[in-house]
This record gives sequence, C-alpha cells and structure tokens, in this order.
Amino acid sequence: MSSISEASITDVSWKDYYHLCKPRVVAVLLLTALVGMCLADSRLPNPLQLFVALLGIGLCASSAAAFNHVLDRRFDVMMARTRHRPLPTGHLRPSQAIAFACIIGVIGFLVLFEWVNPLTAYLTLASLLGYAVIYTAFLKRATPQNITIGGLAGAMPPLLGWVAVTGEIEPNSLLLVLIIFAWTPPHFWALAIHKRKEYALAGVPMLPVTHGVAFTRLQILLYTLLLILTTALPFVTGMSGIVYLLGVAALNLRMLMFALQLYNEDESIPIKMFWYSIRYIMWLFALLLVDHYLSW
Ligand code: HEM
Ligand SMILES: CC(C)=CCC/C(C)=C/CC/C(C)=C/COP(=O)(O)OP(=O)(O)O
Repeated sequence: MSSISEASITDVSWKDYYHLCKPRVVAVLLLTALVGMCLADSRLPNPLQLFVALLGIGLCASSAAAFNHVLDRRFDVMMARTRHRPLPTGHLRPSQAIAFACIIGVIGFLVLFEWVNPLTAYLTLASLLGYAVIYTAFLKRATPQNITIGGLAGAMPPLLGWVAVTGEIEPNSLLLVLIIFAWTPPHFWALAIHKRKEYALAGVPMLPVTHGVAFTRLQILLYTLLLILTTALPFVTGMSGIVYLLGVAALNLRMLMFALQLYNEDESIPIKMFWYSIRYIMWLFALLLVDHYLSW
C-alpha cells in the first residue's frame, strides 16, 4: 500500500489544509488583485468591497492550489521539493483534500457572485479551472509549453480585481495580465533548470528536460526582453507615471543581468534568479500602486 493511502484522520491538523492552499503564492496573487482593484478607479476602493473581493478570489485560488495537490500527488512524492506536502506524506487523504477544495471553491464563487458581480465570479472560476484542470491535469504532463499557456490562470488576478470594481474588462487591466504572463516563463524556467533532474526523474516534461538547459536559457533571455517591453506599456498608455517607469527600469536592469548571467552558463544563477523573480513581481505591483496614489 502506498504512503498516500495510509493517512490517519487523527494526524490531520489545520496546517495541512493551510499548506494545500499554497499560501505564499496566493498572498502574491492577492497583492496583484489588490493593485488591479486600486488602479481600476481614481477613488480609493471601498474597504468592505475590497475585503469581499479578495476573500472570494483568495478562496478560489486556494481551491485551485488544493486541486493541484490532489492531481499532482504521484509526481509530488517523487520530488524532494514536494514530497513533504500533506498528500505525499499521507497527512491528508485525497478525499479530504478534494472535499476541502470543493467547499472553499464553492464558497469563493458564491461570495463573488452574490457580493461582487457575476463577471468577476465567472472569470475567477475560469482561472480556477485553468490552473486546476487545463494546466495541472493536461498541459503539465503533455507539453514543455505547459507554463506559457497555463500561466494565464496565474496572470488573471489583476483583471479579477479590476472587474470586481468596474464590472467590465477594460484595456488597461489587460496590460497587468500581460505583465504577469510574460514574467511567468523566466520565473518558472529558472527554477526548472535548477530542479531539472527531479523533473526528469518524475517524468514531467518541463522545458529543460525536453529541450535542454541551453535552449531554456535562451528562452528565458527572450522572455525577459519581452517582459521589459511589456512592463513599459503602463507608462506608454498613461496609466502609470514616472515613478513607476524609473522603479521598473531598475527592476528590469537586475532581471536582465540575471538573464544574461544565466545565458552565459553560470550554474549558481538559476535559483537566485527564481527568488529574484518573486521579489521583482511584488515590487513591480507595489510600484504601480505607489505611482497611482502619488499622481492622485
Ligand atoms: C504557470 C504559472 C506558474 C508556475 C508553473 C509557477 C511555479 C512555481 C513553483 C514550482 C514554485 C516553487 C514552489 C515550492 O517550492 O513550493 C513557485 C513559487 C512561487 N511562485 Fe510561482 N509559478 C507560476 C505562477 C506564479 C504566479 C502568477 C505568481 C504570483 C503572481 C507566483 C508566485 C510565486 C511565489 C510567491 C512563490 C514562492 C512560494 C514560497 O515561497 O513558498 N507564481 N512557483
Ligand atoms: C482563481 C485563480 C486566480 C487561480 C490561480 C491559482 C494559482 C494558485 C496559480 C499559481 C500558479 C502556480 C503556483 C503554479 C505552479 O504549479 P506547479 O504544479 O507547477 O508547481 P508545484 O510543483 O510547486 O506544485
């Protein structure tokens, strides 16, 4: 019998359910949704509206993360980075994780539908299914381009926040989606290079496994250039001002240096670039926010 089916209900703690939610990833997703809400309107968002929208989006993103744990449990048990998770360790049974994911997903959807607006609820549901079903159940196992397509689900929260305020999809909100969409490949492929042996052992067709490290380094460099162009768009369209432009230029300079160092085959760079990518996206959205209220 595998360790997955040996879960004893007495071992279950709230921490296991907490880890199912990928809380640190969801926290950053919520930061991007918050910024989307703030940039959508020149007035300050209503605190109650803000709380309810973030609650609904957060519950749905956590539900997507929990489904990812269920669907990936056989891969996760094979990789050092993931084998301590609640399902591979047997702390939770798949049925418990599925029930949890369904409950918080339904609550999140209803919160958005009833107290925010139906469009936000449907777009959030589409993101949930995009990550849990399209990315995790299909693309991740099928193609090394899994994250370029699947990355769209993770890029959606600024749009979700924006639509929660305005009730409609406006062009500037799509710029924020585009930024996260272009950022995802450098974010993930840097880690995938570092962990390529684990992905190969688990049989997951990530780009460095299927096309080699040199090709992945080139792709990271190209996506970094695309990211730099994309991050200029909020200034070009007039949504953001000079504070954003100067701040993002500094962030981009560091990102480009990482991509060039990586391209020049420095083995210590991938994991450093991965952690930098997380600081990068947090600072970028913080800058958008600061710039928005400075030019108020
Ligand atoms: C398809 C798209 C994405 C893929 C494949 C991906 C992949 C990953 C992986 C494999 C990790 C390591 C997790 C771990 O070691 O436990 C990670 C960490 C992280 N990712 Fe992503 N990611 C994606 C999109 C995003 C997005 C959209 C955000 C937020 C805007 C994000 C934020 C983070 C953060 C904050 C961490 C660090 C988590 C921690 O410290 O535990 N990721 N990502
Ligand atoms: C409703 C909504 C906004 C949904 C988006 C949900 C979400 C949690 C997106 C984050 C993307 C992410 C962490 C991908 C990594 O999955 P992985 O399986 O490649 O990574 P792993 O090996 O660490 O599990």
